[in-house]
Amino acid sequence: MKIEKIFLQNFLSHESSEINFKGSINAIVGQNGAGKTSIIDGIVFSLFSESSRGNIKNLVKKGKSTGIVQTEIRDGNNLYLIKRDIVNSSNDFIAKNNIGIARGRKEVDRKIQEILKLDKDILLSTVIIRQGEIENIFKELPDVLKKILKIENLEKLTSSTGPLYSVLKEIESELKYLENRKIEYENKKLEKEKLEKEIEESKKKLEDLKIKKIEKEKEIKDNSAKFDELKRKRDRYLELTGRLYSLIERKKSVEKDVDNYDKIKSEKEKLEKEIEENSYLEGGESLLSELHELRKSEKSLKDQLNTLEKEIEEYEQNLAKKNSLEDDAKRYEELKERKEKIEEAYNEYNSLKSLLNDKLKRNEKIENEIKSLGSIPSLDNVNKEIDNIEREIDNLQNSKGAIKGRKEQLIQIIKNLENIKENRCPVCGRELTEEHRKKIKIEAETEVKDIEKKLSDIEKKVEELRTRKDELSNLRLEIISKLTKLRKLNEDLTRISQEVQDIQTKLKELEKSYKEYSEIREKLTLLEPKYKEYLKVSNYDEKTLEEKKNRLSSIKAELDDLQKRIKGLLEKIGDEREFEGKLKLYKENKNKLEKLKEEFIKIESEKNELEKISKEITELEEEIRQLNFNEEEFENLNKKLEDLNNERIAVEKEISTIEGKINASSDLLINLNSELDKIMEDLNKIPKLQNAINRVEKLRKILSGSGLQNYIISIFKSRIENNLNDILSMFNLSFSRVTINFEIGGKTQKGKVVIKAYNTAGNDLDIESLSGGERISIALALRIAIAKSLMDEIGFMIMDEPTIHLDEERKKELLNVIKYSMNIIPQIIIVTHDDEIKEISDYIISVTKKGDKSIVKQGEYID
Ligand SMILES: Nc1ncnc2c1ncn2[C@@H]1O[C@H](COP(=O)(O)OP(=O)(O)OP(=O)(O)O)[C@@H](O)[C@H]1O
Repeated sequence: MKIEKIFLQNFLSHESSEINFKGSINAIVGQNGAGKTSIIDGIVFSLFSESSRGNIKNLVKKGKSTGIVQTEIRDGNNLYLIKRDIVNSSNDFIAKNNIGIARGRKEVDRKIQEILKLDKDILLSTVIIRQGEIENIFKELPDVLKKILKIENLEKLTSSTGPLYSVLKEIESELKYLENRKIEYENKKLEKEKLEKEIEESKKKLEDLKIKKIEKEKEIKDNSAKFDELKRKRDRYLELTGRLYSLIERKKSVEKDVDNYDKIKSEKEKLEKEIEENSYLEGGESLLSELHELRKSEKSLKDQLNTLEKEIEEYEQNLAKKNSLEDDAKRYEELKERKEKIEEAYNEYNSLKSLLNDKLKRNEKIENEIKSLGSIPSLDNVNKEIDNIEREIDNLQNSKGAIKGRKEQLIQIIKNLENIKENRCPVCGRELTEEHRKKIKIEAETEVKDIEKKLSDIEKKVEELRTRKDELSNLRLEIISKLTKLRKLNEDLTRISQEVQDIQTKLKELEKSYKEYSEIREKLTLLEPKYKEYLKVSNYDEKTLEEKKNRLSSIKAELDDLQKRIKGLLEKIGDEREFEGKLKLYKENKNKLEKLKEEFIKIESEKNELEKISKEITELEEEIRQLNFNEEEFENLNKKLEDLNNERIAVEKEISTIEGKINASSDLLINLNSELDKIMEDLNKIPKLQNAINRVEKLRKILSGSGLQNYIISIFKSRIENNLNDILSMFNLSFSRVTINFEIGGKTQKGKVVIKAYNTAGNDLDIESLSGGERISIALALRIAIAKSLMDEIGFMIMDEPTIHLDEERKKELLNVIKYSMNIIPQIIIVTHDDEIKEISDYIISVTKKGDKSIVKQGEYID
């Protein structure tokens, strides 16, 4: 097995480093703190998920949240890829030839142990040599050997909780169980004999019952034939007696009818006579209905007559009223016609009247408005005054300009006086003394002040004039507006006065029609009630009245005719009530007679039937007598048969119960037999088990003693010892030989290793007495010696700074050992500072550090 590749991501000082291991000896080189040991830590973490730096989280590169280590290991044709996530253990993963075989930290750990075959402790004590731990092998050797040789398993095998002990316990308890089975066998045997006896008895009883059943069946068969015969007789008997009973009943009813024969006959004849005598009533119903019809018509005619008479009376009254109102109505219509004719003139008169009122009111309003304007000032006077003011302002402005000019002159003189250089007066041209200058300045300044006062007075005056001018301008505008309004009002007044005159002329023309219209309206009001009365009766006329009277005469004639017909009918019927009574009775009698006739015919046929019934009764009675049926005999036989059947059923039940019992017992017997066979089979095992106990106890005794363990270890020990001495012979040490002695220890006692070195003089030295370098040489040789014996299972060795405490001489020797180891160990990975080791390596992996980041360079492959 070899480590082919490791990839470190955010692992300690490595941010992202991929390291390939090639050839036999791989040297990892670099300065202190470059990140060399970190690579070994990566291998250990990926194999055992163990941190060499305390808490597992310390492995994560500072500043990162988690790190990953991915290792590839080859075992023959199989390539294993192990991936570890430092923080998220559930991401751990292992694949074999690219196929995932486990996930999650625990599962991956288990799988790796399975692949490496050796556990972590053995590997860390032998082929993985951490910095400064090379000598640990001396104290770990007993445990390592125990583990390598699986002696621990031997101890476990023989302990009181071990498998051999439990096998023994199992066999003993099996034997105990079989002792109980023996007793069980005897009990079952007794049970079986009892059961066989019971089955025998049941079978005998069954035979007796079967015979009894046959006897019962025979008896049932014999009685059944007899019963069938009696049953037939009984059915016939019941049929005959039934018929006889109904015949007797019929005979009784016929005899009753025949007894009434004479009574019915005389009743019938009496009724026939009575009907004959009243035969005149035949057809009386139609006479009565005709009479009723005529009476209805008579009533209706009388009603019509009454109504018509009233109508005629009323009609005559209304016609008279119409005639009396006719003149007034005519007058009313004429007036109305005239009124409609002059209505237009009347309406025009009214509207002109109201128009005239409106116009007069408007006139009055305008006159008031003119009055409200009052007296208006003269526009010419105001215009003249404005012109005067404007002129005055112009004059004032002119004098203001002249004064302002003088003021500027004076100001210039004052300025010049101040700035003057020569002594010459700028005003008069004379020599300018200081006094003169002062005087001129005072005079000029006084005049400027006067001018300013004058200017201010002028300004004030102009202001007053302007105010007055504005007032006058406003007044002028007011006068103009009033004058305009007055002119308009006067125009309106003239126009409306003309219109009033025109309306008044028109009104005069229309006044006559207006008066006539008013008079007609009054007259119409007086005549209106009469006219309304007239309108109500205006439709009445003489012709209609005549027609009504004619109709009255024809109804009277019709009524007369009807009454004659009624009289004729009454003469035929006589008293109407009496006639109706007789008619009712006549009809009843006829119905009665019909029924009597039917009954009479029936009784006549029954008379013949009576004879036949009597004969039949006699024949039936004879047949019943001859049948000679006895109900009691039938009942007894029936009862007997029922009892016999019940007895048979009881026997059958008993048979099936016993048969069921025999079957169940037989099944039980079969089971018992097979159980007995099984128990017998078990009992046959007893001698074999006793034999086994003896053998297991013997084995346990052999295995539990320290003899075997010592023997196994002694064989292995001599192999290691020989290897060790072979390897040590390559060191130039002053020992002729090194021996190893083991004390295995027990379950509670830890084992001990005693290593002694013999010098050439034959004296032995304890390992503790040797120098540090010598101890390291022996420790390394011992590890290689053990590795040699394990190389079937493991193919690599990792060393972190193995030469660290060795002198030059020893170092050289160690190099020889390492070189020699190449023959034993296919792959050696060494972290070193040693140039000599570099020289013997065939693949150099150099690690440097840039900032806080390890950089790996590789590939100096020495072929
Ligand atoms: N979690 C971490 N993150 C980043 N860097 C770390 C972390 N833990 C340790 N280091 C640094 O990693 C560097 C590498 O340590 P490592 O033991 O691999 O060095 P080395 O090359 O074996 O040195 P030496 O020859 O001295 O043994 C050290 O400088 C150490 O301080």
